[in-house]
Amino acid sequence: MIQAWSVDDVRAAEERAMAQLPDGELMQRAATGLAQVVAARLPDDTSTQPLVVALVGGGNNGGDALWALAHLADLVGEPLDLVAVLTSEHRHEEGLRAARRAEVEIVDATRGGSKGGSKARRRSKALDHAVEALAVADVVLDGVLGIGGRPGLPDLVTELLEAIGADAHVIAVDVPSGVDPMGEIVGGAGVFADETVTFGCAKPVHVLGTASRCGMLTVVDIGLDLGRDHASASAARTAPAAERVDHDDVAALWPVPGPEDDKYSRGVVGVVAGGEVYTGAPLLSVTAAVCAGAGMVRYVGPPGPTQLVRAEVPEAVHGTGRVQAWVVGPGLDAHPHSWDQLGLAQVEAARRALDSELPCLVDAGGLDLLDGPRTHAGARTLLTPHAGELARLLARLDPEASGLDRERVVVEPLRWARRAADLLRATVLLKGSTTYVVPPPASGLAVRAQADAPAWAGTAGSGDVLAGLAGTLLAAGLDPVDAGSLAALVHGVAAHDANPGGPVRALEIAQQVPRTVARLLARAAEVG
Ligand SMILES: NC(=O)C1=CN([C@@H]2O[C@H](COP(=O)(O)OP(=O)(O)OC[C@H]3O[C@@H](n4cnc5c(N)ncnc54)[C@H](O)[C@@H]3O)[C@@H](O)[C@H]2O)[C@@H](O)CC1
Ligand SMILES: Nc1ncnc2c1ncn2[C@@H]1O[C@H](COP(=O)(O)OP(=O)(O)O)[C@@H](O)[C@H]1O
Ligand SMILES: [K+]
Repeated sequence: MIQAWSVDDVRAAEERAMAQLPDGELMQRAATGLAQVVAARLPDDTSTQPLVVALVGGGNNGGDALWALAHLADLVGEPLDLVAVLTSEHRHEEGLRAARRAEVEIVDATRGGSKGGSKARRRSKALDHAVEALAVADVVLDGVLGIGGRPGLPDLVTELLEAIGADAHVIAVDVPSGVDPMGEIVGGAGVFADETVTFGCAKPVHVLGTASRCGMLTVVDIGLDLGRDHASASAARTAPAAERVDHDDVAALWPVPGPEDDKYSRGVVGVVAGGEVYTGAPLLSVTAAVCAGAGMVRYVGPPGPTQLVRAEVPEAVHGTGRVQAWVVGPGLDAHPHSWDQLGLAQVEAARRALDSELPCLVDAGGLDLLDGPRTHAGARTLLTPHAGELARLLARLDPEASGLDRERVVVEPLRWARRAADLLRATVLLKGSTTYVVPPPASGLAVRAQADAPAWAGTAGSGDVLAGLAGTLLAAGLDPVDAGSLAALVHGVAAHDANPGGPVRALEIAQQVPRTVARLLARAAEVG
């Protein structure tokens, strides 16, 4: 599990550490670790002298970059060209002195030029020089903003970023500048890094939807006590703000049956999905549930899709009966015509599932049946909307979200998923290239974010597969956060495994699940 701590928790941990250490020691640890990574990324070709350019902001992030350049000069035996481009009128004076001592070239990009916006700026010689260096740099260090950064960048920095050559290896110091360190706001101006070197622990930006901006992540140990018990003024044990389940967690979480198990003890999942119009969704959800290893799958639906499921998934049984969890809603028409008896009966079956005390996964049309929290307080509930469905749900139920649209959910996915989780007292799994699993805020549990699927997985019916997969895990007794994040991981990996590097149809994702689960379980045996 990758765990990330909030900026406030990191700052508190830094203070605790600094109280025990000589002045400047933490930054030295950070900068030394950073310099080692940079040294490892220098080109092997020794015919030309490698050029490392650091963009240096006015805070401690800039300090890290300056000290890293200074250490790099010592660390690498070969001659190097080292350039620090200052992007702020504030300076980390100690870092600057160290860089000067190490004969790093200092270019003050803020100097000269006329006042006014960027277009009116008369480019100073220093700025021109910085732009030229960035165009040919082997490695560019982004030390503009760290965890003190707010989303967005000054024009000068944007201009400098645009000058970075296509072949440069861009290393973000701690976080990619311009990107929200808390990972709440996705998109917007900012650095796209090939890799990020962070200090002490991962931050939310590294695991949430902003993770794609960070590239490969290296955590340099600087001796922070996050996640460990510590005796201090703020004695409470800190909890991570965000988590990501990875391949090595599958074995610990996946419900592997033992010799004492039978189909009932493994969990029966009931699927109330589809209708006479949408017949594909039930087939996909039921197939996925069977392939995920449900003890048994019951399908509830009208004759059309029932016939299809009978023909294609002989393992499924039909009609209502005892189950351990329900999947409600894939392909369900929540508002059938008053003359559509079969449609009305299907909505009735869905409502009965929602009114039960059993765990429920609620997807697609099932979401349209929710008017508030489920009647049985404490009944485990996992809602699985995509961004458009979440917008529609909140616009309907939350007066403060009236007019909410898909685009706003995409920019602030966590904010809106949290809101729905709070309003409906349910865990919200928000689907997309990053899938968020957001427990009700009152639970105090960390948000999870998974980004395991290739973009090929974004195909019609793929969500119906995820519903069957996650529903099976709920029926096996997993809580909604584990069921949702594990299902998202396995769904994504199965989409890759089914056809690495190429298109995949939803049914194939479902059919790949047995082998993907076996592979991930075997991997744990190898690692263990
Ligand atoms: N505190 C410590 O002991 C350590 C700090 N470290 C480094 O220090 C960094 C945090 O340093 P700081 O707290 O100085 O913060 P930053 O270096 O992130 O700089 C914040 C400054 O930039 C300004 N700013 C924020 N967003 C802006 C924007 N969008 N446009 C323009 N200006 C903006 C702020 O007003 C503030 O003055 C960490 O990310 C890490 O790199 C590391 O050296 C490890 C040890
Ligand atoms: N760009 C993407 N990259 C990776 N996975 C994606 C991407 N877009 C969508 N997905 C995944 O594909 C599935 C789509 O689900 P959904 O939107 O409900 O489709 P449907 O209703 O057609 O089944 C989700 O699991 C989602 O996380
Ligand atoms: K940075």
